[in-house]
Amino acid sequence: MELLSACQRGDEETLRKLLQEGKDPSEANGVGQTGLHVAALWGRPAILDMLIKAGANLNAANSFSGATPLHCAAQENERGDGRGRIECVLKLIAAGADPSIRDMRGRKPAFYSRNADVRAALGAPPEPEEDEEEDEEEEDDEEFLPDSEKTPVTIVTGFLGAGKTTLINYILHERHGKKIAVVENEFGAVDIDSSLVTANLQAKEDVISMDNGCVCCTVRGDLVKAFKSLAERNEKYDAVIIETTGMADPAPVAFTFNTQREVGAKFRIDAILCLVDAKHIQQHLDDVREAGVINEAVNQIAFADKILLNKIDLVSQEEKSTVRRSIKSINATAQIIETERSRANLDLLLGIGSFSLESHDHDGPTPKKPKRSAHLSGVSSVGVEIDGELDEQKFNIFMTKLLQEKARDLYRSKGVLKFHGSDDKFVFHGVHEQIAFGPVEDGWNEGEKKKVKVVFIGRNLDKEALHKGLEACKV
Ligand SMILES: Nc1nc2c(ncn2[C@@H]2O[C@H](COP(=O)(O)OP(=O)(O)OP(=O)(O)O)[C@@H](O)[C@H]2O)c(=O)[nH]1
Repeated sequence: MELLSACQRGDEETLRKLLQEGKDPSEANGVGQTGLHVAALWGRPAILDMLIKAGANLNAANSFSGATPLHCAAQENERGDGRGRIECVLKLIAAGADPSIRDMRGRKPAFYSRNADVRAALGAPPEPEEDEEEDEEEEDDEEFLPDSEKTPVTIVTGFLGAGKTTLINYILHERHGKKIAVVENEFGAVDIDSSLVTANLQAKEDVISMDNGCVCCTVRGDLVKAFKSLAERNEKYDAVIIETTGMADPAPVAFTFNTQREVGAKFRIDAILCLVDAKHIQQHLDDVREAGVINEAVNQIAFADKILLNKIDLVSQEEKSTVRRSIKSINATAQIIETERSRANLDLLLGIGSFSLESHDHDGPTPKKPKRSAHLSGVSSVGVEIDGELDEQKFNIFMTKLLQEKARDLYRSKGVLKFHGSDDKFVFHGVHEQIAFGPVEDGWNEGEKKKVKVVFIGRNLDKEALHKGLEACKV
């Protein structure tokens, strides 16, 4: 995405060269973000001019939030050049961009601005009308259930033969008093590099996302259909399970919950569960692949929130310990539950809220020091604990840069944050480049030490750089 990067940097020379070479000025990345979106977000009017002249699509909506370049330009935030953004609004309007287009939340560009000049250019009154915001929010509230009322969705992954079908059968046939729907799917053909999601973005939450997005996010049309039909039924499910055979990266599935209004309004990703065959997993983990070829077994463990260490009847105590160590060296934070024939207390597996800011597992284990022994595949966990407070602005810049450089390799990230000037307890959790981030309602527990704890799980992570980078975010 050379064009998008040039737009973000404000690099006119490179952009000119790319356009002369015949690059499409409307070129979009995997989440539909175009050069105009990026130039508008970063307040780069000169870049915007060049793209407009080259005939870029003025009203392109991204697939992440439905935002057009005008939505991006109208946004008020700390990033880039604020004056430049205002100029971009004026230029877009002069060029014919449509200010009446609504994003996925039903909001027009003017909703995002309190600047009278910007609002005038967008054809809105200088002050937001009393009901402008309320209307929008009511509309939202109507469609988007609160997090706690959404049906939790568990993504079940696991290598061939690990016991996924056995788990599903157990869940469907056992009398556990829960009403559970299962969505079975063959995801073998999913692009393993596709990227991610977060479940529920309420007003108080924020998303840190690369401005030029991820190059390969994919919405699963088949999944959208399945969830629409579930939503249309007059049944209230306690949980939905998606079985994802052969898939190394659950990101495209999770992505669907974030970008598809019909799905995300009523359902939320609860957790990623990985079935592991205790007898055979080690050989799969140690299976050396050519450079660039993904080891699915390693990836599945890296993405998981919980691991069902199954077929425990087939291994000795010693073998079990070896496997547990291997799993921990890849993913230090996922809880391991030992099972036989995939039988486990469902309360431990479903509705655990690993992706929810409301019920985040705040005190999950955080590896205190960077682990020295990364797995052969280069996939490992890095935990960072910091005494002290972070500067929110510095942290945002650090994360934005990290995600721009490492989104593909950063599978999961989770953390508890303490910012200077706020007594709130912030949590974040993410898959690849998209991160849900916000304060938790119940705040810090009594007696809990208010410190920063962050875990990154991914490939070839630079532990020292992560430590230093986060340390540098301290006030
Ligand atoms: N000994 C033993 N066998 C098990 C256990 N759990 C599952 N199995 C057997 O392992 C085999 C594979 O289990 P499945 O549930 O079909 O595995 P799967 O993950 O759905 O396999 P795919 O659909 O091929 O990916 C079956 O023959 C199961 O009966 C267990 O805990 N112990």
